[in-house]
This record gives sequence, structure tokens and C-alpha cells, in this order.
Amino acid sequence: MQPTMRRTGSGLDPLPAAEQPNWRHHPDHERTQRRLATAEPLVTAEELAEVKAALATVAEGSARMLQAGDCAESFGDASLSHTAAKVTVLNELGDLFGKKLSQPVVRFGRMAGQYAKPRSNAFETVNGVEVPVFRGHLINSAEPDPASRQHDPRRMLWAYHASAEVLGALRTHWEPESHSGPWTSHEALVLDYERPLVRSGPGGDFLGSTHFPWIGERTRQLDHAHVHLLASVTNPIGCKVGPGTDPETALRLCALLDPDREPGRLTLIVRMGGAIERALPPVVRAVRQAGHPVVWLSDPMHGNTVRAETGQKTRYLSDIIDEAAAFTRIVEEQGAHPGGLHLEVAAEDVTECVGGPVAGERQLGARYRSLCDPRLNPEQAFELIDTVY
Ligand SMILES: O=C[C@H](O)[C@H](O)COP(=O)(O)O
Ligand SMILES: C=C(OP(=O)(O)O)C(=O)O
Ligand SMILES: [Mn+2]
Repeated sequence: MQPTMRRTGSGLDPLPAAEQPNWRHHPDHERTQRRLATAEPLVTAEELAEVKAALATVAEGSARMLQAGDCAESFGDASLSHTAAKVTVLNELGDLFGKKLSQPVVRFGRMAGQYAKPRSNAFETVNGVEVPVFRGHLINSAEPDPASRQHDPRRMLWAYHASAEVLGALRTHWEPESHSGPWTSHEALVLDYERPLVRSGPGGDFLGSTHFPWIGERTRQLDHAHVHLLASVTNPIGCKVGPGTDPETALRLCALLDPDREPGRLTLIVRMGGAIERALPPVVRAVRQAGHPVVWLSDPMHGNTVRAETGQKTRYLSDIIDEAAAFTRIVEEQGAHPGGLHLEVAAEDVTECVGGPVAGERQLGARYRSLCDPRLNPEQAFELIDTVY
């Protein structure tokens, strides 16, 4: 596949892209690209129109959005039973959310494709051995040995098949009339995977890998390939906005990603941590004044990650509650609609975040199972929604 190209005065230039796997030398790289390019898209243009219409109701203020699931999905969890357990938690959280706010809730799983992770460091030391860091099952294995951590492009095909399996299980839970989904979503990170899955539809090209792709905080550079790829497809899309997002950057992102000011097209996923009081008001004000009918979504997880005394990554439920509450207040103060929540939550009773049933950092070891970031367990997620709304 060609890299994303941009026409400039001197011809076509490939755009830079952060966080990409190092696997172009692999003998199977070309073959996997060809296989993906001829594979069935996982979603249809009709479904995307339906999702966009549902998100338009969130943007206009008559519904809410809940997006939740693992930080990193596991290939080992693609079965019907794992998927059913996740959907049950997502729906129960969505039902509580809707009941507290007296509005319908459009539901998205971080599911059926959430297999690739951007990372802070390229290497980590495990038991005294330096190994490449785990980047999601689409790229390498979580096993901490040098061979398993090599980037393997065949994993793109395994990710496609695991996504198809999860999606098949999800479709058995759909209630099309109620707009309740849950629809699929993942971070569109690995360009070698996403680009071959672009298909043409009646309204233009669409990304066939998921209903709702989003751009991560580490890959939302205005002149890089991720923003331009998602600008070129018609899916409803998300973009993370972190503490360093100034109003001018937000406006440029909106201009690229939502040039037609289309309700339901763009969701801004706010993940600012303690900086939210300072950073969010001018961003909401500017985007509103520019007339972009975005969905405002709070991700109160990613700005609140800390290192526990035990060495594990964790998050405090109290910090998560504080950010979600501040988000609602600030967005309403600016005259906009707080569209909803983006959570990392497990279907199981894990002990990865502190708060509620996990009394302190010393309890984290009991059932810490995340492949990447610490997730809320269901009880903590219910407490969050019950407290904030
Ligand atoms: O999920 C988000 C990122 O991939 C994650 O927070 C990165 O974690 P790291 O800082 O441990 O690399
Ligand atoms: C990578 C993630 O978040 P962010 O891009 O906001 O850091 C994520 O949602 O897992
Ligand atoms: Mn995460």
C-alpha cells in the first residue's frame, strides 16, 4: 500500500505518522496488505449512516453517548461468551446513565478492533531483560520475551478475524429500532491495517474496520497521516483532545475533520486530567463560535494515570469522578451539551483502579489483568455514573 499522500507544490509527499510498527522488512508484509485490501469490510455504509444519525441526536442535546471497554482487547477474548459479558456490562452502565439523565444513550464498545496501542516508551525491562514494549495484539504478543515482542504483520490478519468474530457476537445483541447498538469503535492507529480497509460507498469512501474510529492523543498532529486518513472517510469519527490542546489547534482539527459542520460527524474526546479547568473552557467556546456541531465526550481516564507504590499503573476513582464532573459543569457553562462518557472498564471484577471496593494500592495485585491501562471494574463504573450524574 502507498502511504497517505498529500499534494504539495512539489508533487505528492507521504505524510509522517507516529507510533507505527516496525515490520516493513517482514517477508509477509506485502501479502497481508493485499489480503486486507480484498477482505469484506466489517461494517456497512448503511450502518455508518445510522450511527451518524444517532450521534447527531447527541450533538443536538437530546441523547447521550457511552463508549466503554478494554484499553487493549485480547485475541483470547474474541469468543461469544466474553463478548456477551462485555455487552451486558456496557448495557447495564448505559441503562443507568440513561435513567439518571432521562435521555436515550447511544452505546459503543471499545471492541471488535481495539488491538493496537501507542506507548510512551519503545522498550521496557522485564526481569532484568530489555524487550520491546507490548503494542497490542495487532502488533506483537504480550509475552515479555524478545522474540514474542517482535512486530509481526501477520497479526493484522488475526486482528481482522478476531474483530469479525467479536462483531458477529455483537450483532446478535443489536436492537436496531432503539438505536442502542452497541456499535464498534477503536483507535485507528496502525495505518498498514486501516488503509487497505478503506472502501468506497454511496456517499464516499468509508473505513471498513469499524463504525467509529478515533484518533489518539499521540497521533493527532495536524500535518500527519492519521488526521488526513480520517478526514478522507465518511464514518462518524472521534479525536482525543488532551491538556495541551489550545483553541487554535482545536479549530484546525475541526476544520480538517468536520469541514461541512455535519451533526454526528465529529466527537471531541476530552482527556485533560487536572488541566481541564484551565484548558477546556476556551476550547469549547472556540468550537461553538466556529459552528461545529461536535459531540463533547469526557474521557476521565487517560489524564489521570499514576504509578502506584507497587509499580503498577493505576487510576484513582476519585480523580476520575472529579474530571467527569468538571467536564459536565464546564461544557454546560459554555452553553454546550455534555454528550457523555468514554471509559476503560472491564467486564470482570478486576483490581486495577483504586476506589470503591479496591480500598488502596496494596489491593491492586489481587486481580490486575489489563494488557495495558488500568480499567474500572463494573462496581467502580456504576459508582462513577451514580455519583456524577
Ligand atoms: O491507552 C493509552 C496508551 O496506550 C497508554 O496510556 C500508554 O501507556 P504507557 O504510558 O504505559 O505507554
Ligand atoms: C491511547 C488512548 O488514549 P489517549 O490517546 O487519549 O492517550 C486510549 O484511549 O487507550
Ligand atoms: Mn488506554
